[in-house]
Formats: sequence, C-alpha cells, structure tokens
Amino acid sequence: MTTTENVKKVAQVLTVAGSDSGAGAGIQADIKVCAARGVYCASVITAVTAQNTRGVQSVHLLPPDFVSEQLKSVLSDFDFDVVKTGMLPSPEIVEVLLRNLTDFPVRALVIDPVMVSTSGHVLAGSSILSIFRERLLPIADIITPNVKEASALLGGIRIQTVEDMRSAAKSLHAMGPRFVLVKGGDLPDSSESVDVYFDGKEFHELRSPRISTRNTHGTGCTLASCIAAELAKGSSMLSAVWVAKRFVDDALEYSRDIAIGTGMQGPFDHFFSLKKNPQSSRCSTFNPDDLFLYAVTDSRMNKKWNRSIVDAVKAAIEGGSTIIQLREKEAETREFLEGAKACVEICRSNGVSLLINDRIDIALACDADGVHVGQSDMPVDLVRSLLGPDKIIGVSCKTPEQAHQAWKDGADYIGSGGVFPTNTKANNRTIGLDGLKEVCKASKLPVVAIGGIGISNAESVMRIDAPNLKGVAVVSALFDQVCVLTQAKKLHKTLKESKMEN
Ligand SMILES: Cc1ncc(COP(=O)(O)OP(=O)(O)O)c(N)n1
Ligand SMILES: Cc1ncsc1CCOP(=O)(O)O
Ligand SMILES: [Mg+2]
Repeated sequence: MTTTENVKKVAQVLTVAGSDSGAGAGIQADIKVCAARGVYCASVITAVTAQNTRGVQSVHLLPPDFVSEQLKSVLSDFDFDVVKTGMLPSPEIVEVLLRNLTDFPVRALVIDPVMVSTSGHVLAGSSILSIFRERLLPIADIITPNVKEASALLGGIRIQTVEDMRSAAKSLHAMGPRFVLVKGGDLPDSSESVDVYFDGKEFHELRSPRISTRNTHGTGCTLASCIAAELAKGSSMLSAVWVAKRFVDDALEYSRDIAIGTGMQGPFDHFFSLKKNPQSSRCSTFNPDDLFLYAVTDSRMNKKWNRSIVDAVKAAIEGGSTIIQLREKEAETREFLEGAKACVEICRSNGVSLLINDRIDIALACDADGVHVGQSDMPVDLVRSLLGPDKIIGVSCKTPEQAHQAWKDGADYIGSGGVFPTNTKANNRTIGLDGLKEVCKASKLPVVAIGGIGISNAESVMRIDAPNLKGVAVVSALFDQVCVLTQAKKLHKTLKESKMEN
C-alpha cells in the first residue's frame, strides 16, 4: 500500500506480443528496450515461439481466453501510458485485445503489425488483415509496418521506391491511425535506410546510413517499443520516432561485430549505452558527420535582427544545418531555459542534435543532447560525469596538447579556431588554417572549424588535408544576416560542393 504523498510516477508501457526464445525480438526485445530507455514494461504474451538465430522452428498460440486473462490482470491494475502491440497471431486474439481496450481505455496505442519474421516465417497470416484494417488501425496512434507489411495491409500493392512508401503511408493513414511510419529497411539497392513518416498533412523522410551487420534480428520490435517508451515519457510523436530510429542505429552500430548464435540473423545489444567507457570504446548517439554545418546562435544578433531564438533555430535547420548550439551569452537564465526547451522540441522533431554553450545547468534542465565548453569552462571530465555517457560533449582546442586532453577526458568532438579573425568573440587568438591543420593532425576526435568562416572562405577550410575535419561552425555567417534560411542554404551548398571535390 502507498499513500498518495511522495509517490513517484513511473512511465509505463504494456507490450502485447509473442515470446522469442532467442530473446532478440518479441516480448524479450520490448522489455529490454523499455529498460534501456528508463521505462517500466509489463508483458502480455500472445504466442510462444521456438526460435533462434537460424529462424523460427515452431509457434504455439496461447488460447485467446488466457491472453484475455493476462490483459485483464495488468490493465485493471497498472496505469499504462502506452500499449504497444507486436505479434497478434489470430483474429480471436485481436478480438480479445479490442474488448479489453474498450473495458480499460489507454492513452496511446502503438501498433507494430508483425506478420513475417526476419527469417521469413509467417507469424500472423492473412486471416488477421480484415480485423486489423477495420478495427485495430482506426484506433491506433501510430502504426509501424515495414514495406512487406504495408503492402499486405493494402492488398498486395508494389512498394519499391520511397515514392511508393509515401503513397502507401497516405493510404494507410486513410484507414484511421493518427500517424504512420513505413519502414524502408527492406528496400533494395540503397546505401541509406529511409523510413517515411506521415502525420496526415506532412511527410518526413527519416534517413540514416545503412549499417552492414548480420545482427539485425529484432529491429522492428525495438523501434516500435522505443517509440512507445519515448511517448510514455511525454515525447511528441515525431521526436519519439526520431529517438527510436537513432536508438536502433546506435545499437546496430555498437553490435555490428558481436557473435551470438550461429545463424544468419543475430540479435543486437540493447544495453550498449551501459557498456561505453569514457576513452576509447565509448559509443554515443553522436554522429561526427553532424558537424558538417554547425549553427551557433548569438543572443545579440537575434536581438539586433528582432528574431526569437526559436525562429533562428527553425530557419537554420530548414536551411540544412546539421547540428545546433545555443550560445546565448547575454540571456537571463529563465528566458534561456524556456527558449532552450522550445528548441529541444524543434530539433528533436527534425532529427538534429541540440547543444548548449557553457551552461551545463541549462543543458540538464532542458534535456539537451549535449554541451560545448571552452578551456576556461567546466572541465570535460567533470562535465562527462554530470551528463553521463549518452550526451555529446564538444570542447574548444587551439593546440595539439589540448586536443589530446579532450580525448582523454571523454569529449566527442573538438571545435578549433578562430581559424580567421572574428568580431563575434572578443580577444580570441586566431590560429589560421595552419593551426587548424596541426590540431586536426593531433586529434583522435572529429574536428569542426570555427571563427570568421562564411560562404567566401568555407571551401578553403574544407580543403585542408584532414580526414577528421568534419565541417564548419558559424555564427555571424548565418545569424548576423537578413535571412538565416537563405544564408544557411547557400553555405550548405558551398560545403557540399567542396566535399564532393575532396
Ligand atoms: C563548435 C564550437 N567551437 C568553439 C566554441 C568556443 O567555445 P568557448 O571556447 O567556450 O568560447 P565561447 O563560445 O564560450 O565564447 C564554440 N562555442 N563552439
Ligand atoms: C565562439 C567562437 N569561438 C571561436 S571563434 C568564435 C566565434 C565564431 O563566430 P563567427 O562565425 O561569427 O566568426
Ligand atoms: Mg565557453
């Protein structure tokens, strides 16, 4: 018994899915994802499968009445934020689920319409299609079919291109779910994994480099459960989807070479973030390519041009910026925090990381993706211990020694400059292109160049012969301008052209 005082609400998900004896997918994957994302997960088992990394050997459906008993037990007791479904192998089981959801309404419903295992075994046949279309999809908040499942739900249409995925998403949306995510992992001939998200008005293409690994068993369950976990914590739908996509990519990347089982489809490690060490094998959600066009805001410039921080960030992202830093030297704490929270939401909805300059307290309070600190700010090792292994930490370095220390202390990247003279930062020593080269050469971390960089000289920066120089960070070239969007687009184009020439 608890009293209502001092009760701590825990985000809770219920998964209604099949058991995978190999523990890569199904109920086992769902529970691991939720645990990794800090969310409690209860489980109602619809079927027990005998499966391993070679495939599915056998499936045993639980009697619908017993599925119903399980649903009643947990739905009458727990206060779920989200119900997520996976393998629903028969119309009778869907029927008992629908009945229980009527008796115990839930706040959000995530439907992963599992039909075929990664190894090709049918987990739910065509008999469930009509009840899915007519009764389950209309009450879903989001459905997450892969192309084969989307095709089956739409009567067997061909889905072979991103354009096909868009029209499939639209047709599925017309069946009633609030949001649709069609996963393109199975599309042929692509170096990218492209998922199409549709909210009834707008499409978003969620792209990430395809990770080459045998350990992909359970990616669909993981993605859907991660969406459910993020929704349970209060995320908006698009940001939950982006977080989930990144989570899957990071888990696959970390687990690229692990060897579990002898078959063709290995499981991956959902707890990769617990296993990082601060120096070498730390594997964060950080992608060094995100440093390509790094937009750093400036409170004075926004004031001068009568622009809110939110409008500045939106325009920078629309123009192609790949990472954002809020550098609000003059903002009051309360105002900074409010702006930062709004920017976190915008950035998450666009799959762009947001860092905070100097202010670890603001970064923690708004749950930013990380911070950027200089040599006279809080030391990186202390920042790392405060922010934990998952956050991105950048540090300013003008010398090879500082670059070495940054790596030892557990930073993710280095900002090096001022490369050219700048009016944006007072009394800042210019290191020139030669100084930048020296830092890049000494650095084990990716580097972004900063200081006096704009459309006219970005190419000269990107041309220095340093594979770890990933991009440029700019303040005035974007924000001390009439139109942030136009300048960001131009700079993005210049950077892309110089990258292609290299
Ligand atoms: C990407 C990037 N690189 C360097 C800096 C400079 O940081 P710092 O040295 O702490 O100076 P201030 O920005 O705090 O004036 C940066 N902000 N971003
Ligand atoms: C923050 C900072 N750190 C080194 S130079 C610099 C200012 C960069 O601003 P700008 O892009 O306007 O030259
Ligand atoms: Mg600083």
